[in-house]
Amino acid sequence: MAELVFFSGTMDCGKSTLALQLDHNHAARGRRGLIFSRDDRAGSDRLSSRLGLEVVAREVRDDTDFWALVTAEPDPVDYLVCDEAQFYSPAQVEQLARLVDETEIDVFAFGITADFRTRLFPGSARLVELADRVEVLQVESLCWCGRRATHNARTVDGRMVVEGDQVVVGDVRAGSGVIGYEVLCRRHHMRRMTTVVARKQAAEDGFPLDLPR
Ligand SMILES: Nc1ncnc2c1ncn2[C@@H]1O[C@H](COP(=O)(O)OP(=O)(O)O)[C@@H](O)[C@H]1O
Ligand SMILES: Cc1cn([C@H]2C[C@H](O)[C@@H](COP(=O)(O)O)O2)c(=O)[nH]c1=O
Repeated sequence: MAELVFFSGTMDCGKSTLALQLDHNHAARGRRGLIFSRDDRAGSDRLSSRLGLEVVAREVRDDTDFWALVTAEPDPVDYLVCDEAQFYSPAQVEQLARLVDETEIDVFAFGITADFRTRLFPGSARLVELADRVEVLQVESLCWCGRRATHNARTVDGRMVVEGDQVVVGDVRAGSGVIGYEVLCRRHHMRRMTTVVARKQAAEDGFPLDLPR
């Protein structure tokens, strides 16, 4: 029985790496898959992992219709790998669910659930509502304090910002003056305490923190 699975976690927890591994394992057994992504950091038509692997992917756009596109394929399709699925529209997620139910194609979707303000992305919300399974990634990314990171903070020069568009493509390692991201535990997300802020506060309190830069 085909499944719609949503593999979810914070930024930088290994979702794209798992997407590539999963594709590799299924393809190795002769299954035919199509790889999709949207606004990957490496650029258009790409699925990239921070471990260095990168493959060509079909870019999902506002007008992408998964149902029309996949059912028009000349050869049978066994599975879809869908990265950065938080950026898909709810209608596109519904097309993916229909493909699972009516054509027995497995859909493996990967994405973050919530934005920098802790609000669900519309595509992720629909995935949580429709998926057969939601799998939280086992590799935990960590807050600077050592707790499991559960939230994505948006930063400029290491300090949290709370205003801005929901979608701004970026990375957890960003240069100065550029929008970046840092994963934090809920406690430190609520307190807006990023690594930079924690280091500064600890120095002022006379207990310097030895945190990696
Ligand atoms: N130099 C490295 N050595 C080992 N593992 C690394 C290295 N760089 C990144 N990683 C792993 O890759 C993960 C990020 O993978 P990636 O697939 O790009 O994440 P995501 O798609 O969830 O943002 C990190 O959590 C870490 O486990
Ligand atoms: C929190 C948050 C993230 N994004 C963007 C930043 C990255 O381009 C992707 C997540 O990619 P990853 O492979 O999971 O690291 O999402 C965003 O646009 N808005 C946000 O609030």
